Amino acid sequence: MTGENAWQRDPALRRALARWLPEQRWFDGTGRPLASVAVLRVHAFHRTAARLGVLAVVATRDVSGADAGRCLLVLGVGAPHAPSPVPPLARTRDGRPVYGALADAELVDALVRRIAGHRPADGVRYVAEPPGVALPAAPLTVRPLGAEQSNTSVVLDERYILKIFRRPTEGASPDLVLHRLLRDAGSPHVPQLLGAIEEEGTGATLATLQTFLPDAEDGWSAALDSVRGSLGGGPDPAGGFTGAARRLGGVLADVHGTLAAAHENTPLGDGDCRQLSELFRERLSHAVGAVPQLAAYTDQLHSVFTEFVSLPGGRRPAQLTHGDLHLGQTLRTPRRWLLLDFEGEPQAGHEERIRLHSPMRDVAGMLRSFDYAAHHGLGSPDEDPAGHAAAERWVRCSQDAFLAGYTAVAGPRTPAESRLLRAYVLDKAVYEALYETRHRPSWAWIPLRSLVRGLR
Ligand SMILES: Nc1ncnc2c1ncn2[C@@H]1O[C@H](COP(=O)(O)OP(=O)(O)O)[C@@H](O)[C@H]1O
Ligand SMILES: O=P(O)(O)O[C@H]1O[C@H](CO)[C@@H](O[C@H]2O[C@H](CO)[C@@H](O)[C@H](O)[C@H]2O)[C@H](O)[C@H]1O
Repeated sequence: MTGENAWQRDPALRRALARWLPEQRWFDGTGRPLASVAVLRVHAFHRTAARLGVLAVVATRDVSGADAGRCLLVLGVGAPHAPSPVPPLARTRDGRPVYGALADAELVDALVRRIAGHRPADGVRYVAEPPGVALPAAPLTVRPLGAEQSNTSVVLDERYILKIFRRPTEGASPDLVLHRLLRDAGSPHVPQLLGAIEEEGTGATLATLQTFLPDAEDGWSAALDSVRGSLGGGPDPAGGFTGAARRLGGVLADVHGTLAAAHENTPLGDGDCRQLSELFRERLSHAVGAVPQLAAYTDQLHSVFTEFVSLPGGRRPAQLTHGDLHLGQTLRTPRRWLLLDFEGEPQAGHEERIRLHSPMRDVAGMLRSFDYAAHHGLGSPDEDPAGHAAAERWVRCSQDAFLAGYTAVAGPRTPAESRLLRAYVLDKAVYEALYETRHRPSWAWIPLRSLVRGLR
């Protein structure tokens, strides 16, 4: 690995990184300051007289000394090759600027060229897949995606998208594993996976390359348009979204079918049900620490989180799932829906992300997301009762249509699955209450309000 020691021994560079990282939305979104950054590994991928490109894995600590996680940086050193100025985030000891390399077309192109050529470098594998896939040979235009994300993506020639995994973990990311599985099974419901960047030794996924769908809008924006349309009245309370929601339900059921077949079903027997119940309760007690409003509901939530364990019907399939499904993880083109980002919850550890679950988990994620889409633009129910009533109608119509589309493909839910679905919906609302309290406190009322309603 290149220059590792020089970077590790450079305290000014590490201090500059500690100042810069909290400003990055993908870092943790809270802006809390860092006390220190340790450079763990540096992998060079491009070297010319003018500039160096590196992938660097760093470990961070916050001001209380607690571990604030590891993250992946893509850095350029030297003069950036970019149309507009790229401000340096630090300088090396010999005064050369260090900058975010995703703004540098030559360096992004160098990463893609390594993938296309299967050219490993400095402890990293660059893989084009499936075998024989044709990737562009000419230099690419590069555009940052600009979405509010947990990771960072750049669009290449409006045809490809390179996603940098900001929080690499030991072992392959579930996003890469599930994309491979769905592609190899011929699923039409995900963008085509074309390549990956993987760290040798740890096996961590550092990046993926996929086809970019230029005619797609994300499902969240599509739902918001429909909500706006429906608030003005009209015959369809779901503002024309009913058909789309039904089709989305069918797509999710089809993806679940493919994942279940590709990864042999593991029965979630009674013992595992107990573990799942424990998991729900642990997640709740973790959230109560940061969201004190949850304390008043813990007894009722505990009942919901245990009642499915003893239900007759015994075995419910546990399988690979999306793990963090919401409208922002879907793409809608004029012809179809696609699902994205199979990474699981960004705040969960690797073990939790690869855990098998009932497919009801993803169904619950979408039901919650319809509720978000309808309510996030509203004021309080007292200020705007008509708006809230219209929002409720939109949610009901969209949720019913989505469930009908799911059931039409997957078959009807058993009573046990219905109970499990309720538990997953409330667990998701607990997760969201914690997520919003940390990231977007002005949205925390949305999951809290529906949690209270869901317990009635
Ligand atoms: N293949 C694609 N085609 C078009 N847009 C995409 C594609 N992949 C991702 N996007 C857009 O990028 C956003 C973030 O992608 P995602 O994989 O969910 O990253 P993150 O893990 O950072 O949330 C999506 O919400 C979507 O708008
Ligand atoms: O997309 P990510 O993998 O970063 O997921 C995280 O952020 C999401 C929000 O940005 C969050 O989703 C929540 O907000 C959505 C609206 O923005 C809403 O549709 C979802 O229902 C709600 O959960 C997601 O939970 C979080 O993990």
